[in-house]
Amino acid sequence: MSWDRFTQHYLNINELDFAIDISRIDFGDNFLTEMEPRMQAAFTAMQELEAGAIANPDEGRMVGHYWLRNPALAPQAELTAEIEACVSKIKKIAADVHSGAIQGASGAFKNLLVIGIGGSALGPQFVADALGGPKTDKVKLYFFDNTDPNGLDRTLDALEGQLGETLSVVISKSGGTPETRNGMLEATAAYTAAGLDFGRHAIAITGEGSKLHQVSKDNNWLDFLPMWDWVGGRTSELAAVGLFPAAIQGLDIDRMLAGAKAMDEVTRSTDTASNPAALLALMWYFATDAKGAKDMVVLPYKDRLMLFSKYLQQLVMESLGKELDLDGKVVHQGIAVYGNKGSTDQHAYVQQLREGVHNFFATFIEVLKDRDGDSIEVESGTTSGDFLQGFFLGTRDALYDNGRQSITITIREVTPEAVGQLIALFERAVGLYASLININAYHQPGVEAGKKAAATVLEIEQQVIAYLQKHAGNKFDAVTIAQNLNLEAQTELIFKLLNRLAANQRGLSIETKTPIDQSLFYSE
Ligand SMILES: O=P(O)(O)OC[C@H]1O[C@](O)(CO)[C@@H](O)[C@@H]1O
Repeated sequence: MSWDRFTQHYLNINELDFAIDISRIDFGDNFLTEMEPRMQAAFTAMQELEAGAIANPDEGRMVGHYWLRNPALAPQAELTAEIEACVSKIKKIAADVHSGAIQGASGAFKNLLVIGIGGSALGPQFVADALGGPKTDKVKLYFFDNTDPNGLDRTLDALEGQLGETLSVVISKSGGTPETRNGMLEATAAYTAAGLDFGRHAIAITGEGSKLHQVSKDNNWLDFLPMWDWVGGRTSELAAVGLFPAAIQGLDIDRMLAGAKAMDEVTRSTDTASNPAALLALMWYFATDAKGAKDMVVLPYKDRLMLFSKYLQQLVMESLGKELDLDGKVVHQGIAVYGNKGSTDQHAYVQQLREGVHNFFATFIEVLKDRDGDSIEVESGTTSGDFLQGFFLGTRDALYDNGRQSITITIREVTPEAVGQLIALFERAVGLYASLININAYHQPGVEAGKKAAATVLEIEQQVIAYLQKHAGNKFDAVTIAQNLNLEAQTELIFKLLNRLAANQRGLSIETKTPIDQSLFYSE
């Protein structure tokens, strides 16, 4: 990379200890100028959104995650007051948990079990891993983020004998997400089996008046924190969803909020050249031909940022992955995101990045500070951190030499401020990019299709179970059951259901296994 191009496209923001380098995306001299009118239109749309416009027309709601870190910006005084009251309440509960003023049945809370999924888990998981550690955590975090029974058991095994000192927080904006509901019921059963009252150990974070809110009231849970309809799940890390687990863990939530607020101020600028979120959005536009033609590989060279790509996967893909644009035209937009951490990934998939199918651009995240304290020399004059940087710079060059482009984001250290900044940066970049490609970043109609289909599966399973119970002592194949239930079109589905019921001894065993479509199931 020539020094001239690098300096031309390297934006250093001193007061944030942050820099972004877009010089290794090969846009030409006119690209930024040509895009400027569209970028200005995106800034205007963002200003309207921040001022409280109904920026999510499908769901008829405002999009206000920027107010969370600067409550004075909220369009109504009541919202400002609600945001501030929520943060104060979080701090008060955290202080009471840490002092032992709020306790479990067996003593002060040592653990926090976070029950949530998607935006109600990914942010808390990322932040807990980025900023926590065994020496500093005041409370240890565990997660139920799925409805996988074995996964739930593994977490419960880790908490065995400790539930009386474990606070649980059930997080669901809608308050009706099945995986989270199941997690709550499984946790309740585990507390009950340990002779404990779940409600005495539980807090809800959800929309006021939701099913979950009602459950928490009916069962006298310890407390409730609000999730507002103007905060989307995937942008809720700096609402109670993320702030509560972080505060309980002992992280400095004021510093996270301050970092996000500072990044918001910088990315609110309508001067494209000095706005890192605008530059990111423009690079996505260029690198993916404005249609997701290339995937985004996120490569932080720091273990603490390993979960950032998972967090970004939802933020970017759920926001941008849309069939229709704002004019109702079929566009099939999106950018696929994956990644893990360097240099670990060099020993996994970087081979393909360097030489294989050219379907990605990389986003490197460089962290300047190696560690607290001194490092030993692993070779004469060389530390482990020198190696890490060597692998980062070497890989970046090796990719670029082979035509693989990249963006580099540099931070000094993984601090609460830096984490807040990164979250705010990508939230804003997603919003601006959505404007550039004319889509609604704030709804997720596609997820609903899968949820509806799952509900149908569960209904058919109930019919199958009822049929088997009625005909206990008989043998069946899937074809016969489907015919008898008038569900011939669902024969494959019924076969899959029978297989799993048999594997879990749900009143069914498999008599013969081949050929598959004629397997016989014995109803016990
Ligand atoms: O917080 P909730 O309402 O339980 O939703 C969890 C996740 O489910 C989704 O709605 C997708 O199904 C995400 O957008 C959201 O983060």
